[in-house]
Amino acid sequence: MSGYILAIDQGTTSSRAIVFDKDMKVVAIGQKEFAQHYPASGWVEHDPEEIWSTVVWSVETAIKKAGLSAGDIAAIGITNQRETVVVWDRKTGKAVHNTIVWQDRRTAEMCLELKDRGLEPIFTAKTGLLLDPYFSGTKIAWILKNVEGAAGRADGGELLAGTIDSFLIWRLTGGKVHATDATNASRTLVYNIERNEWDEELLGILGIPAAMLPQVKDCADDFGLTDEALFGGPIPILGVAGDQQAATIGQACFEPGMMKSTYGTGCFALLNTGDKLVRSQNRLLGTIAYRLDGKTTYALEGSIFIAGAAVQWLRDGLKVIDKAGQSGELAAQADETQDVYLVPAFVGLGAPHWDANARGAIFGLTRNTGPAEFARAALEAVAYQTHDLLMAMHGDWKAASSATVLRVDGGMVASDWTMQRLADLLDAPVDRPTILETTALGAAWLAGSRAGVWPGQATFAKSWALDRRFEPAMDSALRERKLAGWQDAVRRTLSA
Ligand SMILES: Nc1ncnc2c1ncn2[C@@H]1O[C@H](COP(=O)(O)OP(=O)(O)O)[C@@H](O)[C@H]1O
Ligand SMILES: O=P(O)(O)OC[C@H](O)CO
Repeated sequence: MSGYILAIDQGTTSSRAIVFDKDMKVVAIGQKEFAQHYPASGWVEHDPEEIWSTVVWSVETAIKKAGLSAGDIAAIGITNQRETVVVWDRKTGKAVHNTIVWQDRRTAEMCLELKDRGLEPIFTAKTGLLLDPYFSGTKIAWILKNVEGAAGRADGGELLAGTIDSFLIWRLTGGKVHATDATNASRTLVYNIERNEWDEELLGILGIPAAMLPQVKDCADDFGLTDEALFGGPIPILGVAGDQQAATIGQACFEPGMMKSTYGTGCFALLNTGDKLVRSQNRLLGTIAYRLDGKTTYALEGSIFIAGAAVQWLRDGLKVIDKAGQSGELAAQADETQDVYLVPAFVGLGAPHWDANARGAIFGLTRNTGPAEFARAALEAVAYQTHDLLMAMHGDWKAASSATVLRVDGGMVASDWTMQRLADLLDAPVDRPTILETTALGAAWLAGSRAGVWPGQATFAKSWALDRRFEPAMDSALRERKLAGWQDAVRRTLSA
């Protein structure tokens, strides 16, 4: 037995490993959740050792469940929560601080100072991004500034930095390879996405030594061999992409104008813009969709920080449901005459508002409001925010007309109620594929095609299959009223 591909999907709330066979079918999954740490308001951290141990556990479990051994795995593909940073000691492999997660807002002040110095246009011109605490650069700068001795040790070459993929590659290869891929690099705020290189000027502004950073490779490339001692034999790592880009690949959005939206902890819509970097006029991001054989394909991205996380809040905070899967059922019981809006700015608002200081708010409560209306408001917030992103995208990219079909994936799309509401509020069809593990599939395709086990791009694209299309069915007057109510709620939530 051989020719299996293993995808590691290191997400915000859990680590997953999935074994695929040579026909691209899922054979076995290992998955483990890990703790979220909130040390201060707006701060979010993970323990890097827990990230590492859950990844190793997931890989071992998936291989064991599949009845395989390391020698049967032709290649590993890695995909990961993006922007989240780790700074670690080159000798010991130990992190000097918890990971600072993409949702973390602690560098809001730092971003404001940089903006006040008039530096945002330089960052945007070179990276396609904005000066928001979301991105990795200011998080690395924060660690260097706030961990005792870190800046000096970084200057002396003792410390390495990177996104989660690079930390995993370092650990998996037994400290032999410090590398990342172009998509992860494109989220750091210090990578020039047109020249495809770390940017000395931006690194200088943030005080990050270039020597700390990983080598940037194509998404399908040679990222080294796993240490033999880990899984009972060496396995080549041949694919890497940030999770939203991996989902774009897994959804086969290879043509300009194709778009996917992933509903996990947050929601991220990526529109393929081909070999052209589109400069957004609507505060969307320009980013790298993938880089294959040295050729860069770009995307326009809309990033929403809270999607499924609002469902977790219903479950863990409000305790109105026991399981995420109950949210749609509860929302369906809500009273349609109550206009209750939740603006889930728990960690500020992302695109197109980029308001790091906004915090969540609820509007329209009456004495009749109960759990069902809260559940509906949480799920509808995801649809409203997607609507705002698509409006912004339409402004930047005329081809993204209402004719464009949205391909969706992520944990939330299991909810039929939410997907129907999404189609209703977008007034556009929503396509859910048969394979919902599109993020892992994208990473597996990068590794599998590089290993020569899986087909090339065109054949892979043809294998995409529809599970269900959700057609819009909401009365247009109701839709308009609801959208106007949402816009009003957002306006009242913004911090300035
Ligand atoms: N049936 C469901 N209905 C609504 N939300 C769901 C459902 N199942 C899972 N979720 C939400 O989806 C998210 C998990 O999705 P996943 O794609 O695994 O996220 P991540 O990669 O960010 O960890 C959780 O926030 C969870 O609350
Ligand atoms: O872990 P996810 O799936 O919520 O994805 C997180 C994103 O990569 C953040 O940019």
